[in-house]
Amino acid sequence: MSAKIPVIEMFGPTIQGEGAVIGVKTMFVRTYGCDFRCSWCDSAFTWDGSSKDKRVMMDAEEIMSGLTELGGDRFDCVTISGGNPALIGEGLSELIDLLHERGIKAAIETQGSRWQDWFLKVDALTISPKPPSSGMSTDWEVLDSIMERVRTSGKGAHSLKVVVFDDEDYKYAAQVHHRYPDIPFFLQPGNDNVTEEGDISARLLSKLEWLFDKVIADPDMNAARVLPQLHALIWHNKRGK
Ligand SMILES: C[S@@+](CC[C@H](N)C(=O)[O-])C[C@H]1O[C@@H](n2cnc3c(N)ncnc32)[C@H](O)[C@@H]1O
Ligand SMILES: Nc1nc2[nH]cc(C(=O)O)c2c(=O)[nH]1
Ligand code: SF4
Ligand SMILES: [Mg+2]
Repeated sequence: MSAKIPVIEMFGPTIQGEGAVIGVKTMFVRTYGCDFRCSWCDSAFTWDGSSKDKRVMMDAEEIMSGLTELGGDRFDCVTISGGNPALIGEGLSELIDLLHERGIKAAIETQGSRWQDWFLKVDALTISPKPPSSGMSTDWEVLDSIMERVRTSGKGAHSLKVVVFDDEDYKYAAQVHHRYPDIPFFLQPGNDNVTEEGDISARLLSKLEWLFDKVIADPDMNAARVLPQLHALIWHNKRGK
């Protein structure tokens, strides 16, 4: 029980700002490294080399101690994001088991490019395939297989979340929703300036209104849910929130 995980930051307790578990109080563990390079990534420091010296290799017990030091007894959920946590096998499997032993739920943010067996024991698995504006392409065979395995064997809840910047992304989102009609589906407006300082809420809200209007007018989106990045409305582009 000591596989190491590359960790770039831990923070919290904070409020989950996105998707199916929005509003839940949670700690965050952010892993280092991503197999994607999204043009608008709000966490590019996990892969662009700018923070590589801050990456720490930690095992599950060390992460648990770090989280307890930060959050005391003020949390019962830990969200593991990145980067792509699905690049990591044994270490995260052990961390999820340890969280469960302590009665803590595990939530995951990943893009659906890689499978890990530990997906099946995650309490809230968010799969976020990337639309055209990211510059990335979707391997539909891999995504199909992930969605099928979590749908048939997953112990926890799972959902899809697509970030939308423009009309082309919206079409892509509709394609994802249509392909997996039984999976809870979330749309999230993109933040098109992740380095702007100060209050960005007005910009984000106008993007949200644009997306609301599209969904309201579209019979193919009757079952979709549209949510902002709640934390970005409150804490803007601040890191560790
Ligand atoms: C930073 S990613 C890390 C987890 C994983 N790599 C992924 O992309 O799902 C976490 C979430 O933030 C979203 N995200 C990243 N940059 C964003 C932006 N500029 N605006 C809105 N959402 C963004 C991603 O689409 C993903 O749903
Ligand atoms: N508060 C808060 N909620 C989040 N939901 C997903 C996040 C992520 O970066 O994966 C995130 C984040 O960074 N902060
Ligand atoms: S997949 Fe996630 S972490 Fe990786 S570049 Fe895209 S948004 Fe960033
Ligand atoms: Mg974030």
